[in-house]
Amino acid sequence: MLRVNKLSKSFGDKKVLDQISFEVEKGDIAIITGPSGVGKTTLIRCLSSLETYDSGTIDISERRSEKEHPVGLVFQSFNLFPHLSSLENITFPLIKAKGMNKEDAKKKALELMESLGLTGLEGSYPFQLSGGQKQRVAIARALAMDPEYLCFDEPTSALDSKLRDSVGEILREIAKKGTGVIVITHDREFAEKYSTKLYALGSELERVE
Ligand SMILES: Nc1ncnc2c1ncn2[C@@H]1O[C@H](COP(=O)(O)OP(=O)(O)OP(=O)(O)O)[C@@H](O)[C@H]1O
Repeated sequence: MLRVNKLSKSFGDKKVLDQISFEVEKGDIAIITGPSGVGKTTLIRCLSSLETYDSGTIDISERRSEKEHPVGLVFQSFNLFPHLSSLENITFPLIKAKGMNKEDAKKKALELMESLGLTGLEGSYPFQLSGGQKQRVAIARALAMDPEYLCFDEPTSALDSKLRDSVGEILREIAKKGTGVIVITHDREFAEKYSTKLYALGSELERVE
């Protein structure tokens, strides 16, 4: 379980997160909605160790290992390396950050690409991919790191309704395999359809269902 307890964060005088508490279990799809500027991105950046916080705790019980970053993040703008092919975007962190050998990294990346319907696009560069394809490469890259929990920043913002549902199905597949999924979105309809736990972030975080 990932347990966030009384997490607070300010930027200068501006308090962005004020004693936020919630829990996510592996297999959950926890979706957090809320108006612009309320701190959603800040919250998932704290969860994925990209941002420090001032007080409170983020605990992960039953961790598989003591690796440094058990919580991954799929960025809203995907943050793919523009000079690397799809395949290399996925293998690069495996080789550089995980120390995996090239052959094993390639095997793992190809399996993930196949599971996400990306076969045939191994040699394509980000500028040659559609928004949905870039997103799936970013998801494959994040999943390759075997996160115990995976956060998504506005995963439906650039997509039409058919692709929104395909992202929802991907989230369900990821959760079914035992990864805890945490999503922030403005898309209330998507949130209601795909969440197993739905929250609204305002001055407090409230459980909606
Ligand atoms: N690095 C930073 N330095 C200073 N202020 C920041 C920083 N990052 C975020 N903020 C401020 O914190 C507040 C919350 O930002 P955040 O991006 O977390 O909100 P959000 O709910 O994700 O908004 P949106 O839905 O528009 O993306 C905003 O007022 C923002 O300007």
